Amino acid sequence: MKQSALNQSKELWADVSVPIRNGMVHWPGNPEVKIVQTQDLERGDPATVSHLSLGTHTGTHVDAPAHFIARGAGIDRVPLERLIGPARVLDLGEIDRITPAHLDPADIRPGDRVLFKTGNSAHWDETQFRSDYTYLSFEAASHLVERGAWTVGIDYLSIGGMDRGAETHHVLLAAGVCIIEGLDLSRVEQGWYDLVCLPLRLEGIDGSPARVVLRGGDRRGRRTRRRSRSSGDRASFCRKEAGYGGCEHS
Ligand SMILES: Nc1ccccc1C(=O)C[C@H](N)C(=O)O
Repeated sequence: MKQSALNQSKELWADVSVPIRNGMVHWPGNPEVKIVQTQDLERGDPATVSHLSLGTHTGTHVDAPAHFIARGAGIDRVPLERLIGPARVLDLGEIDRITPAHLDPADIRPGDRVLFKTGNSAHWDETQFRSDYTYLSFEAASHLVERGAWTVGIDYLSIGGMDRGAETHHVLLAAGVCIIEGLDLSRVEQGWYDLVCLPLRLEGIDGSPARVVLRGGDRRGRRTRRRSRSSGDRASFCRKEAGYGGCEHS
């Protein structure tokens, strides 16, 4: 009885996106979230409707190539198969930055979707921006590109650091590696999951907030991963054209 309850809970989807609300933390210089009710049942309006204003890199979001590459692809052209499928959460704990040495034991393979859980995930209740967040070093980003990773996720507002962050973004986006930022992985353990990440279909735009959910289970992830390995060839095809030029998905 206990065992079946455990198995059942592995089938549930965990929401690893952060709530979007007024006053939430945002990247310095980016727009803050403003949500205002323009119609309100309480005031006698026929329905409640809100005006929403926010930056494209608010909370949990996906970066498009256009974020760091001039004339790069917009978020509407990021192939959905990068954002939906088996993914692994790697728990790296409290470290300053992710280096190639952290990635070596992970044995990254072509087509992998890797989400980094770090000490960052413990700080989502804070409203002040933290500049000392854990990030992916340029060298580690290059390692992921060399290994043919499809997707990389991180649990704070940037994949790169405050100083060389642009380089980290550039090496990933130019190779067609998809970047998910602002994940809250505090309630998720290291392991294999099914990932669903859906940014809005904003035409030609540099990024978009996304709802990101994970469904757990080691066995499930490994099984699906083996089956999907053959699509690695398609990954390298897509990567030939920076910004997914060679990849039709709709
Ligand atoms: N590291 C940087 C350095 C320079 C300019 C922007 C960044 C960003 O990380 C942008 C933003 N946080 C993003 O969503 O990608």
